[in-house]
Amino acid sequence: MFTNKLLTLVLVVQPGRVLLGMKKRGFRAGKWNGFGGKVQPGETIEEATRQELQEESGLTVDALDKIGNIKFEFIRETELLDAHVFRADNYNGEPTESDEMRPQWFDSDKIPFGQMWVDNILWFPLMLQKKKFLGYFKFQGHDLIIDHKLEEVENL
Ligand SMILES: CSc1nc2ncnc(N)c2[nH]1
Repeated sequence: MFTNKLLTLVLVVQPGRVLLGMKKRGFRAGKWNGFGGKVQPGETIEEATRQELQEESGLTVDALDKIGNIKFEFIRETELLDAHVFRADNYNGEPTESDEMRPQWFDSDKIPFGQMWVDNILWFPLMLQKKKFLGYFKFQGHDLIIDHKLEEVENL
């Protein structure tokens, strides 16, 4: 029996570069990732996405493009992570370090995949090409994908 944990994830993209954050503490610290977190009861996924982005990076965005949904399963764990992935091509404010995250711009051809969750290298190219996708990744531990599906879709 799985429980489903709704997560948000947003990648702020500018021509030739992507804003990532180094998670400094707490849930899944020590990796570069997009900005995001849990969806609280009574919050829409989009509200939670905006809230987490602002808290973690200091940025607000006008348009959020929904580009993906990825489900993560970890063997011997009963919690499925259900990540709703967004892309933002415009933002307001300046990236600001928070207690949670240290933001940094990376050239799109120099994404630090070695310090990210190993699934990112598989779906980042779709995100960078603005392609919509559905993903499923089954992990053994935190570094080994033992099964996965990734498909481009027309609509989410
Ligand atoms: C937002 S927290 C998070 N956990 C993850 N596990 C596996 N792959 C990811 N991309 C993950 N992100």
